[in-house]
Amino acid sequence: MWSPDELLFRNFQQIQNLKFDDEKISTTTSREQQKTEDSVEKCFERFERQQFLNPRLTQLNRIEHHQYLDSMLRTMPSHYQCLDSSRPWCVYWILQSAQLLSFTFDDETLRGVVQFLSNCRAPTGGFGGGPGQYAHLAPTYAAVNSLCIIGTEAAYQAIDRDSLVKFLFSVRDADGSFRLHVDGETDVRGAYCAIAVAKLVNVPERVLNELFAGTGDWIAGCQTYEGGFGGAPDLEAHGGYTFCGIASLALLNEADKCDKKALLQWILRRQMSYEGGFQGRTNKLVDGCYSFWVGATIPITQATLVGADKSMEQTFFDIEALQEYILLCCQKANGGLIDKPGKPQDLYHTCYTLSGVSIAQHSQSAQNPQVLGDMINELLPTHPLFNIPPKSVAAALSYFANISTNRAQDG
Ligand SMILES: CC(C)=CCC/C(C)=C/CC/C(C)=C/COP(=O)(O)OP(=O)(O)O
Ligand SMILES: [Zn+2]
Repeated sequence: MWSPDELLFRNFQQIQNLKFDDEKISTTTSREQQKTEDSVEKCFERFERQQFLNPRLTQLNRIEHHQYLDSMLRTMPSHYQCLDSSRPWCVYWILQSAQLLSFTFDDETLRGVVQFLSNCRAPTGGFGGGPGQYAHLAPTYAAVNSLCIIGTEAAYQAIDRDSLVKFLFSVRDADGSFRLHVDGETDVRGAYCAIAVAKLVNVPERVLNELFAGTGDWIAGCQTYEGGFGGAPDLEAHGGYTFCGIASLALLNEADKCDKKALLQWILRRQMSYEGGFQGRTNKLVDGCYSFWVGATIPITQATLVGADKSMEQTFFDIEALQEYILLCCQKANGGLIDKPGKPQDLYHTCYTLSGVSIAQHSQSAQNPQVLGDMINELLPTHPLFNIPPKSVAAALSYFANISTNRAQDG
């Protein structure tokens, strides 16, 4: 028989999933963390043992990543079926990864991509996740980014700005928040996707003012007591939503609406002291994709503080440790990059690990990239607010600034 106290203690132990040994108490979370550190340690040890025999260990496997992306653009394996409503995302992850690695696809392939994305355009404006699908803000963002990376006349023309703006108004709510699709859920990804595409296609200022009235306040309401942003007010702070929150506020010139210092403190704490990569939220595991979501948030936040504080010109995170984590622990020998050791490669992690490495390399100085290992590891820069090349942002802004002139000339 158990005494009531013993029973209570046993229940508590089970509820908390605690395990006791002589030395320490462990939980599911601490065991997962230990397992991750062990797998990362193996990658670091392999490097220490073999670095002189195999200098490729700190090298970016350019050729393999290139081959992986090229083959994925042409034929996807059957397990990508679950991404049937995210096909513009697959295109974007491939194009963005490829441009970071400085390779382009041939003109015929790119014409095919533009045609495919045009087929994803919905009659209501915006883009769906595939041909014939309803318009949704997330694939709309992916399609517009992809077309701006391609940057040809045909690519720009595949974005019908007038119907796109109509779609954006159709998913806006009176408080300035955005649903991801008509009658869909509201979260800060919606606001970010709407703001990013509207800015990139240079929607005139007076329309922007109407479209995003109240949006900055709604987004600021997503900042939590921890300092990061949740998906919507009162939800847990998370690196992905935090990127959406601060990138949106920065694009709207409304960063002063949030507590920028609390944000910077929260975001800097996401870099893992042993692994060197970032976690997405408090007490969770390192994941390569946060190299971008969290990594880009750091220079964006620092840039919003720089006027007030000169020390903000210096990057505050460990750019070497992040590159080490990605190069040593997140590359697959047969191409593609991953979340953490033991996981399979995928397009999403390939895009956001490479984008994060690019942020780390270029955030200190535009002229003098800080590249870990051989200079062959240098990636092209990415624009931290849109995550496409800075030159593609400039070209799109300029094209769409003259859109009425361009159309008049075409006619
Ligand atoms: C523009 C756009 C669409 C941005 C998306 C931003 C983004 C990555 C949001 C993350 C969403 C989320 C709560 C993931 C948690 O996953 P998890 O619980 O599996 O991961 P975790 O353990 O690392 O938190
Ligand atoms: Zn991930």
